[in-house]
Amino acid sequence: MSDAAPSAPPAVSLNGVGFEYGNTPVVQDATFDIESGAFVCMIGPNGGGKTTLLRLMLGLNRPARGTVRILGRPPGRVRRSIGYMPQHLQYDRAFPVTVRDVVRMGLIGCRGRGGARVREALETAGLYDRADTPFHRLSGGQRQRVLIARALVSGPQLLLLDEPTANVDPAAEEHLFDLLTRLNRRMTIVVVSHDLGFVSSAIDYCICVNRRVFTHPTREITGEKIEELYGGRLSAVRHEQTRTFPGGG
Ligand SMILES: Nc1ncnc2c1ncn2[C@@H]1O[C@H](COP(=O)(O)OP(=O)(O)OP(=O)(O)O)[C@@H](O)[C@H]1O
Repeated sequence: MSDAAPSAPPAVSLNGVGFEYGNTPVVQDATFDIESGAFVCMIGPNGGGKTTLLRLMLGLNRPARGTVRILGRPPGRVRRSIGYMPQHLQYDRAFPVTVRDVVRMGLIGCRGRGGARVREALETAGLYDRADTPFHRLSGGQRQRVLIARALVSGPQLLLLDEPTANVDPAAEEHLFDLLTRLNRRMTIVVVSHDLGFVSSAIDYCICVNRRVFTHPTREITGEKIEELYGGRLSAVRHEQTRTFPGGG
C-alpha cells in the first residue's frame, strides 16, 4: 500500500483565461481554482460573463488565451464527469415528453438504457413519483429539480448550474437549495446567480464576475464590497456564514 493518496487536482482550475465574442472582451485574465468538494456561487451583473465562464468550463467555448482544467484535465476529456443545468430549456409544450424522458436525455452518449440511474437521479431530486407525468404539468420549481436530475444521471463529480432559482418562488428556492446542499456531500457544486440573495450558510465562497474575476469568502461579501465591484446593482446578501473558508481562518 502507498503511504499517502496523491492529492486530488482542483475540480476547476483557470489560469490567465481570456475570451471575447468578436471584438468584445467578455472574460479577461481569469485565474482561480475551485477545490474538490467546494460549494461555490458565481455572482455578477447581467452580461458580466458568468454563463460564458461555465461554457469555458464545459469546453463549449475555447479560451483565446490561458488554460482551463477540470479535474486536472482539458474539459473535453472529462465531459461525463460534469453535470450541467443550463439557464434556459427550450421545449414545446405540445410535445408529450415525460419527466423520465427529460432525465434520460442526460444519458445521451452513455452506454445502456440506464433505467436504474434515471430512477436514482429522480429519487435524489424527490420526484420519482412524478416520473410518468408530462414535463409541462410540473411547477417551475419541480421542473428545475427535474433538470438537476438530468444533470445528475451521468454520475458527475462536478455540477454546474446556471441560475437554478430563476422564476421560482421562495419555498421552491429553499427546496432547491436543500437539495444542492445534500448533493455537495458527494460532489463539487458551482451555482451561477445574478442575485446575491442566493448566498447563504452552505456556500464556501463567491466568485464575483464582471469581465474580471475575483474570489471572496462568503463572509467578506458586504454591501460595501458590492458597491465597490458593481456600483450597488446587486441585491443584499444574507449573512449566515457558518462554515469556515478553507485557509481563511
Ligand atoms: N453567442 C454570443 N455572441 C455574441 N455575444 C454574446 C454571446 N453570448 C453572450 N454574449 C455577450 O457576452 C457578454 C457576457 O454574456 P454572459 O451570458 O456570459 O453573461 P452573464 O453574466 O451570464 O449574464 P446574465 O446574468 O444576463 O445571464 C454579454 O455582453 C453578452 O451579450
